[in-house]
This record gives sequence, structure tokens and C-alpha cells, in this order.
Amino acid sequence: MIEFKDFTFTYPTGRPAPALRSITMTVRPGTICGVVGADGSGKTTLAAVVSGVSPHLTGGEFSGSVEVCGRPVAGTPMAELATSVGLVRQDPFSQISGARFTVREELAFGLENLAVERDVMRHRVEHVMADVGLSELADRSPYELSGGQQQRLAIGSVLAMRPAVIVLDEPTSQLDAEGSRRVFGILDALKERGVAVLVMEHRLELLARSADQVVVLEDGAVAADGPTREVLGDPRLPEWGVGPLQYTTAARRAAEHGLWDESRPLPVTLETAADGFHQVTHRIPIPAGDQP
Ligand SMILES: Nc1ncnc2c1ncn2[C@@H]1O[C@H](COP(=O)(O)OP(=O)(O)OP(=O)(O)O)[C@@H](O)[C@H]1O
Repeated sequence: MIEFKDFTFTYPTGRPAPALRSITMTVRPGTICGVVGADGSGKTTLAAVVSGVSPHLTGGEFSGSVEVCGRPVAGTPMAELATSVGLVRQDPFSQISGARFTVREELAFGLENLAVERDVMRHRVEHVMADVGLSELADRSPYELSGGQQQRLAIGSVLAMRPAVIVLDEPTSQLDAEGSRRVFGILDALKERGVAVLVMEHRLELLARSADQVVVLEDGAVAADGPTREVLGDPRLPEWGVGPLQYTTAARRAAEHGLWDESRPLPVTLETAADGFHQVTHRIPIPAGDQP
């Protein structure tokens, strides 16, 4: 569980204005919360705060509170926080420890630091490698991997620790469509295991399929927070510098011409769009001359 209460944060250097302003939001266990917003809206800072990077490592002033699994982030040592929250940063290269030679060893690195029993560790590492699709590269150096493979390694390193909360900052930024779907497949599985997942993601169609909740940040404040379908279908998305989804735009335009059933919510996935258009079009009579 992640719980923000009226949380405001200002970095010690740079712009004197707060990077996060009066944030109040909750991410429950077994749910995926997507965070969207324009560049500079505060997404990375939100991830840094949940994982304790800010203010522990960056410094900075804050008011209000953030709790992860019932612990106040600012008042809990980083080493202790690391047992309940894992962070996958935007740049996977920076997350390679540099202390291990192979992918397999890299995935075990965090567990060694936690003094996890050898057999348990081996079992967990093999499992995680399969989950993130790196089993065939187990003996490769982490530095020889592609950007996308390094991104999966970074995710795997966090998964191996089995934290109750996982925060991912743009985890698909270096991945192709197949790799992105694979990452969201992993997030779906984590959700089923009761993990609270917070994911900063600009590809709305990925969130539309997997997220339970979407939060929109605008200039450090929460502009919208609600069920995925409601938030991604909100006509104000472009005002907040986000999206919108093409399915939603198409249905909204169709509705202006009476070609969308107004009692149906606007679609946020291909399937709901196709279903809605099918419902309308199959009722349109085909002129006699055009009948097959
Ligand atoms: N380490 C830092 N020190 C000072 N200011 C920072 C730091 N990191 C971010 N900021 C400022 O905080 C604000 C929010 O930035 P943040 O990186 O959290 O936004 P973002 O939504 O993740 O942006 P992007 O999508 O471009 O990564 C910006 O004004 C940024 O300049």
C-alpha cells in the first residue's frame, strides 16, 4: 500500500517551486496505478519519493506524509525501505551493479545482500529470469545486453527481492511493442500476487489494458485520479498535456454525428471501441441496391 497525504516536495536546487504539490492518493495492494503527465509534471519525482530516493538521497524540503506498507518513507532508513519497495528507474544502464559478471549473478546480487539462503536464491533467480525472458542470456555480461534487455534485467533485479510495492518509471521507454506487452504481462502477474504497482507510463494503450487506476499529474499536482476508463476517457486529457487515446477521440467524433451510443462510456481499448462501433453500424440499414 502507498499512501500520500497532502504531500508537498521541493528539491534543494533548481526551480524554487515545489516539484510535487499537495499530493493525496492511495495505491492498494493487488492493483496497478498508472501515472501520466506532461514532461516535467513530476512523475519521476513521485517515483523517487515512494522509493525513498527523495528526500533521503536528493535532499529537499517536504510537508505532509508518504507511507509505504505503513512506514513513513522520510523517517525510514533506505536499507529498511528496500525490503518493501523496489524501484525500476528510467535508465536501466544506471541500475547495473557493476559488481557481477553475468545476468544470473546480477539477479542474485540483491538477494546476496539480504543473506537469502543459497537454494532459495537459485530457485528465485531462475524463476525471475524466465519471467523477464532472459534465461537464454543467463551467462552474458549485463553490459553486453541491448537497452531493452537491460530494462528487463533491471525489472528482474527488483522482482527477485519480492517487494510488496514496485515502482517503475517509464519501464517500456526502450522496448518495442512485443517487449512492452511482455513487461505489462509481468505487471499483471504481480498484481495477481497482491503487489501494489505504481507505473509511470506514457503509452496510454498499455495502461488502458492493465491499470486499475490512473493518476494525471499537472505541474506537480494531481489533476485527475480515478478508475482507468474514467480518467483515460476524460475530455480534458489534452489540456493536461496527455494523449488522448485514438479510440476515445474516434468515438467522441462519432458521437457528434450520432454514430456512438451515448449510453456507452467512451472506449479506451481497441476491443471496447470495436464493440461499440459494431453495435452502431450493424443497426444502419443497408440500401436495397447495395444488398449482396
Ligand atoms: N534532481 C533535481 N533537482 C532539482 N530539480 C529537479 C530534479 N529532478 C527534477 N527536478 C524538477 O522537478 C520538476 C519535475 O520533474 P520530474 O523529472 O519529476 O518530471 P517528469 O514528469 O518525470 O518529467 P519527464 O517526463 O520529462 O521525465 C521539474 O521542474 C524538474 O526540473
